[in-house]
Amino acid sequence: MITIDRVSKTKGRTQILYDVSFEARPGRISGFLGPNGAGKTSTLRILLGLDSPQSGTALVCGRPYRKLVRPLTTVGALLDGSGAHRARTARAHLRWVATSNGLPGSRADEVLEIVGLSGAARKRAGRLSLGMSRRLGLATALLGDPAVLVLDEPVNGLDPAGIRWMRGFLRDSAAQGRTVLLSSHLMGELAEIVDDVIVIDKGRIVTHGSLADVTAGHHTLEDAFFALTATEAGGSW
Ligand SMILES: Nc1ncnc2c1ncn2[C@@H]1O[C@H](COP(=O)(O)OP(=O)(O)OP(=O)(O)O)[C@@H](O)[C@H]1O
Repeated sequence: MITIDRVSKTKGRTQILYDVSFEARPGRISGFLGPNGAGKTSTLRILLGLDSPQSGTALVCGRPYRKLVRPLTTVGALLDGSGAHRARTARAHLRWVATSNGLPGSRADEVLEIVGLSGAARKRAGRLSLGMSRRLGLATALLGDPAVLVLDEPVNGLDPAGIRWMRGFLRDSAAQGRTVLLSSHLMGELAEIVDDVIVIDKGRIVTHGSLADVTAGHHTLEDAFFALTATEAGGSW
């Protein structure tokens, strides 16, 4: 469960988040949707304890990230890239993250298997394709078998086969009872994957609900977004 409650954030003199509130629930894929610069990454960084809000709270399973005793066992995150040093092999990276977080090193091969990367276990991270690198990032997020997954733009830049694999992976994760929160500015892609939608624009939540509720009365999620925000089509999407 993810609970964001009235989070506001200022960078320099500019307010970038205004009373952002929403929930992401177990067993569902929640899509955090908004154009470039809307505030998605800033919100996720606060949720993951990488930044602090001026006010409000962001909780994972009822606690702020920084108060989680063993964070990897509660929440797995995929932000930029795989997080691995380029010269390290996929397996060595995973073993290092596992052992430095008090998890068994044997978990490395288990998560490589889960993300279909066993064959690339001995490849150096710097030599992985974008799709493989994304899978390595996911494998890292899964090391602690967390109940919550947070993914920033997980399908960005992936080819159709990679997108298809990611969709299946996220669906399976939710079906296993995980809370899955993913951000995207790709509305068409998101509409194919998510159960619930949270729309953010210019630092404010515009709407939040099931995909069916948010798109009711509109042809597509994209139509719903432009109707809700009155943003000109052809803008920054
Ligand atoms: N360190 C910073 N200093 C100043 N402004 C920042 C900083 N980080 C983000 N911003 C601003 O905050 C706003 C929200 O940015 P954020 O990266 O959260 O948006 P986003 O929805 O994730 O966009 P994108 O889809 O482009 O990644 C933007 O206007 C951005 O320019």
